[in-house]
Amino acid sequence: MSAREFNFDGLVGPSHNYAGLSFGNVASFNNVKSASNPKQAALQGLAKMRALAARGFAQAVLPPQDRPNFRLLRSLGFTGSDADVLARAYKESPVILACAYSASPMWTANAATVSPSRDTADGRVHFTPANLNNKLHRALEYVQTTRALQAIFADERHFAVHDALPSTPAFGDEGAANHTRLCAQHGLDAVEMFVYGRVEFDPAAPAPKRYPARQTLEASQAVARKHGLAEARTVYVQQNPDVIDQGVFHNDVIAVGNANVLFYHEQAFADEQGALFQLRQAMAGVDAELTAIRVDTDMVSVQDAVHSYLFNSQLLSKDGGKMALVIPQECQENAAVSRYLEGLVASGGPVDELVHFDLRQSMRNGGGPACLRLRVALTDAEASAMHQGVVMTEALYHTLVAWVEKHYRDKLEPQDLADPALAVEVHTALEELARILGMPGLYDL
Ligand SMILES: N=C(N)NCCC[C@H](NC(=O)CCC(=O)O)C(=O)O
Repeated sequence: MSAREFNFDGLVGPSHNYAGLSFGNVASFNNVKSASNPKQAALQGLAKMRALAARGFAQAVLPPQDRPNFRLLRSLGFTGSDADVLARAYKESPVILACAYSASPMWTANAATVSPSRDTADGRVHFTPANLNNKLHRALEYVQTTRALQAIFADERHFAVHDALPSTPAFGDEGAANHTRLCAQHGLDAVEMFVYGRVEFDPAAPAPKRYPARQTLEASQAVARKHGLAEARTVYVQQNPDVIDQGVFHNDVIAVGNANVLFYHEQAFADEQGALFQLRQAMAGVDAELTAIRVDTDMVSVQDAVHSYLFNSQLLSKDGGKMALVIPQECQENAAVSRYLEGLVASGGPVDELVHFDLRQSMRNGGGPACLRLRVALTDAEASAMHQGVVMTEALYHTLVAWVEKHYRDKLEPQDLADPALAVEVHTALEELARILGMPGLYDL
């Protein structure tokens, strides 16, 4: 059966700010406490969605989450009226207030792991929202993510939205950022590759020393079990702990796959040859042949990859069989990376086009084009069964741009999070958004 890959991009929320909350993510740390521009951030994301939809790629949007997270603040002992809660949190722990205000759900590659119906035992599309338990500001995202996915993929004949895994370090789960589906084409049998950073129950397994490994093997295995994936078509690969220590906090910062192509850095995996061998063997079982595009360290260093986000790109299949690589403009500003990319498109290989976007607002928090999207491959029947209000059209684009222009600030500094007016503005904006998207119960406001 034919299927199309929808990209669900996160709509950047009105409280987008730089709080330095992600230890191990160098951009987040380097830009801590600088002023953000939520309006520009949302418009940059929408421009990407619009341009890709206009090119004929299936594009949809996932809504931002309710912020500040008063439930979190109150559960940590900040009491009184909403204004009291904000004032006390700002005074006693501005970092906790920043966590409650984070717009991090914009990076929907971390929203969930998705297995298309072709891969699962019961023939439904399966979703497991990621618990993101490595970071406080992300650890409660799954609550609203689950709610949004259940609203969009409500039809249980086609979709299964699971609970997140237990929120404990043994099951650290960061979703699709560490998951790639390889196949001859979407809609055909595929191999699902899970990339993990450490093994909880094997203390002898290699692990990073400086920065945390956010994804465990045990979490990946649990997701595969819940989704009913066939063992022969599931591959687990360990990320190279040394690159985690250089700022590669998710696999999608150092590798991206699409159809039968895996585009990756030489140092991405703990055992490169072993990983390729496993993939080739599993893919032979689904009549697909792996095309591995390996980028050598002497062409692009790990540091250049982390700063330019070369691999945090979207690799999109075009009609006619070639692929476009959707990159952040930082790739063109990096001499080694832009030289490499020129050679890549001239090589006659699968990638024959570069599409670049200015996503600077998101990039400054460590989120490139691939972080901003969740891939959901759907058959035509499944695509018509999902909620249609989130599908990106020219009309929705213009409505959302007007909504952003009306509600978003163009500057947020750390002290602005203490302003009780901001919380009211965000709530007003989200109430209107739920109406725009036709999802009345989306927020519990
Ligand atoms: N690679 C993928 N798929 N996603 C990128 C996520 C970036 C996110 N940054 C942040 O959460 C920074 C927030 C701050 O510091 O204010 C993170 O580290 O989890």
